[in-house]
Amino acid sequence: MALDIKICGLRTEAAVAAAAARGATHVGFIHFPRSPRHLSLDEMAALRPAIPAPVKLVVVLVDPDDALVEAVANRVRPDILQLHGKESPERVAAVKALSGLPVMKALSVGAAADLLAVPRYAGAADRILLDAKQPKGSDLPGGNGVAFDWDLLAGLDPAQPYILSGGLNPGNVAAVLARLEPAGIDLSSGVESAPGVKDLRLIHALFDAIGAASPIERTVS
Ligand SMILES: O=C(O)c1ccccc1N[C@@H]1O[C@H](COP(=O)(O)O)[C@@H](O)[C@H]1O
Repeated sequence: MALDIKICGLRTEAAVAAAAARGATHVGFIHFPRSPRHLSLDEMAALRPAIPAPVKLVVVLVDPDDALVEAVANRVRPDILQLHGKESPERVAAVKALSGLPVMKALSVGAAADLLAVPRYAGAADRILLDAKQPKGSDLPGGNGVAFDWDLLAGLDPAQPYILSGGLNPGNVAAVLARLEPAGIDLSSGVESAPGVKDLRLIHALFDAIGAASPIERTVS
């Protein structure tokens, strides 16, 4: 099965081009003013033409209201919305209906019990993304470069596809792919030289590591 690879928090044409050229299937733009990766709607719309087909654009929102969902859908025209806040399954379904877009719902994992939420969201969301919990002292619900205990995934229904996120980087991605079978991986701070600053060498190192990985047979599309 092909592995989806999403590089998130991109802010420049050069970073979009590098990620796309090396095999990213998805690129992510963050709209969350507290994030060092935040882009305004105008900035996202301006960067959108730099994304070559068939790479998909994911816009990340945190507990957006209806007006923001509509504005992003109409002005930025993403392929997918990622909800990275405390949205309920009902709110996920409402955002999907309002935007007319597929929705990826991020769920935070810190203990086995957190995975009990997955079946409740799986009916409403098109994709489930599993990320670490927000660390104490952090102002951000994601993009903290922190991994959760991947052993907890043993408690997940093996038939449930998930995107793995949180603390992935060029140094650990091969170990992840040797051990787990996510439908995709998603990373942001692991390919940055400073918060919000993507490092093209780290993007290349990431794809080199993915290409060199793989006891579990995979295709990087
Ligand atoms: O990256 C951010 O600033 C961010 C802000 C608000 C919500 C989500 C955010 N990022 C998401 O966090 C995960 C993992 O990030 P990391 O690789 O651990 O740095 C990823 O899904 C991003 O989309």
